[in-house]
Amino acid sequence: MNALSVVHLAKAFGNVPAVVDLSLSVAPGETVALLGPSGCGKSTVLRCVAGLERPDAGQVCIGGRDMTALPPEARHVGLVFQDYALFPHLSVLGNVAYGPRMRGARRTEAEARAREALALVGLEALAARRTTELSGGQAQRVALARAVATGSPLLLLDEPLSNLDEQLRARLRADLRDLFARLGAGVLLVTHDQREALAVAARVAVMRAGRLVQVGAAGEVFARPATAWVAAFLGHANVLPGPGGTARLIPEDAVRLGEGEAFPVTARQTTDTGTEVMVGHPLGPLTLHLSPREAADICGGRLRLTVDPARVLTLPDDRETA
Ligand SMILES: Nc1ncnc2c1ncn2[C@@H]1O[C@H](COP(=O)(O)OP(=O)(O)OP(=O)(O)O)[C@@H](O)[C@H]1O
Repeated sequence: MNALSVVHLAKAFGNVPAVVDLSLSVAPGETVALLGPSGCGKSTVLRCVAGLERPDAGQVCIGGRDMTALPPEARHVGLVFQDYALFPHLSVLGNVAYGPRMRGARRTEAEARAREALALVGLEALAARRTTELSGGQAQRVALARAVATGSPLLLLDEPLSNLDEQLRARLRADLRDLFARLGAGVLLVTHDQREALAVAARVAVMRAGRLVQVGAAGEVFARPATAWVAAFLGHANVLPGPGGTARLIPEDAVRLGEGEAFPVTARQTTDTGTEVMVGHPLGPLTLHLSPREAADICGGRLRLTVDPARVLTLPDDRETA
């Protein structure tokens, strides 16, 4: 039985179709990332699942039960939203114990569950602290612990690592993956950050303008994007226009440096990890990230390279539509 099944979900705001005929499921113990650019409808899906928004059509089943008509409090899901409102008048422990208390747990039992959840996010030492005295990263982890402590079979996370600096995000990404692996709950995670999705989720669902455009294993979707738009959105640097409405995706590992013909370097820019260059190639202008050693191979404004044709993917070019 799925932790979550969303079937033919639709939601419009006036004449803005925010979600269009979307179906998606999350198995128990599985983490699925709903990934897409700003405004594509990710949060609306999550809000419909949580019961905070009423869908125009479709069905939301949680743990096998049709919850479409039920209010949020009857759905028993753990929520972590961008604006993870913590109760300022309660301690960290009080915030995390609140969910179990509301579901009828005795105080000692609720606090034991809360301590367990705080230990999972590494904050047991801050149990007595007021939530107004936390850093952004700590507050975010309290919000996570609060969702975990509900013991819900389904966790919904909307950009749980936004508002944090890059270093902390990177650390928490790894923490989240471990945490989810231990929980056994289904997790639906909304993000516009493809690295976050790939790092945390086993499966990703890519959304564009209210619709799912590709669903699959995270590594597989990245290695084999269904269309040029998906490839570019996932951060592939070389998605070049091809003949007859197609595009060519040249993955980084298709390019071998230091061998073959020398092509002209047409632009060059220093980045934090090395050098980014544009190379004039018969397939089109290639953008390449070079290590300092590779950059030293640029000779007379030219760089020797080969492109393995077997690794070049031809995709439908859908970048202009929708
Ligand atoms: N309450 C609302 N009233 C009117 N329009 C809304 C409302 N909520 C969302 N929308 C519109 O619906 C579309 C989808 O919004 P949604 O917040 O679901 O996108 P998102 O992918 O989560 O974006 P972001 O990554 O920026 O949070 C957008 O065009 C948005 O402007």
